Amino acid sequence: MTVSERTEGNPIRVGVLGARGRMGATVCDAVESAADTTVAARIDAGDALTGLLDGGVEVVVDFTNPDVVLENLRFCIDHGIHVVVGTSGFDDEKLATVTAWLHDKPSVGVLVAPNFALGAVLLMRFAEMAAKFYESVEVVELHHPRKVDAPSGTAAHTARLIAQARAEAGLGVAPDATTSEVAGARGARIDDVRVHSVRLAGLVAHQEVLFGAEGETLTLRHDSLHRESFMPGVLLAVRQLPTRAGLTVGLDNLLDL
Ligand SMILES: NC(=O)C1=CN([C@@H]2O[C@H](COP(=O)(O)OP(=O)(O)OC[C@H]3O[C@@H](n4cnc5c(N)ncnc54)[C@H](OP(=O)(O)O)[C@@H]3O)[C@@H](O)[C@H]2O)C=CC1
Ligand SMILES: O=C(O)C1=N[C@H](C(=O)O)C[C@H](O)C1
Repeated sequence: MTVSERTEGNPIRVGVLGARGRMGATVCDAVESAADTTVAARIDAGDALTGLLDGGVEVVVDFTNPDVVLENLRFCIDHGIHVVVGTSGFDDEKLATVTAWLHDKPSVGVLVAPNFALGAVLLMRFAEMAAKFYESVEVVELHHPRKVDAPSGTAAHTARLIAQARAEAGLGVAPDATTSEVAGARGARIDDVRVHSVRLAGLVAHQEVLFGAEGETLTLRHDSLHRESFMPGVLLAVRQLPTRAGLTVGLDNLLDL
């Protein structure tokens, strides 16, 4: 069943990719708990994507890994299924690929959201606002040690937003006199913004953005203390995608910010 055929009032039929993973399992519980959504397919590594078709899935939620997410997106778009993507690792090149695929399927909606937690979305917006006022800025992301990618997608996205705001304000590279460095000590550079990754047992998902100017600093910090923090954002996206065609990047576009 495609969305155009869906009956108003029936729960939205959701397929979860990565259903046995940390996020996927939490999404299954959240979707089943909501009155207006139902899990129609649970797919994990090794399962055929055709299970989505068998289950009559209208909206897919993908929390898998950066190596497989594009393949999943291709299948869904080709079959007219909307996709909420939480999986990290999206850069401009991957987004351009998705845009090209959507060109042939103009009624399909795809949302790629680096972070579904409200506070993380607000932090990114606040960081973008503050960026032009400070000569120095660095991003620190802190996560559980089972995370496979570094830096986090959220940190990479935040760094790009900050870099764009700095460029628009005519700011150059932040001051840094380092001439001797143990590799990695100054973090990764994303669009000339330094990003540092911490992996620590006990953590879930956390980020700080540190700004500095003469005589003052500003620190923005967000903490996801458990994975339920992402669920209101995921459900909001599931509900909105059936009427939101094309590619949307960032949950902020679905909020009244
Ligand atoms: N946007 C956001 O708000 C958030 C994004 N994330 C991102 O979501 C992703 C998943 O995170 P997390 O749940 O912690 O990771 P997990 O490793 O716990 O879960 C990923 C799951 O996907 C499975 N998988 C692998 N390949 C496929 C495939 N081709 N089809 C279906 N399932 C597959 C994995 O199986 P197997 O283990 O056997 O490989 C695993 O069960 C990461 O990229 C993470 O950064 C996480 C939290 C919030
Ligand atoms: O792997 C995680 O856990 C998270 N991944 C996302 C990212 O890479 O930004 C979102 C959040 O930080 C949790």
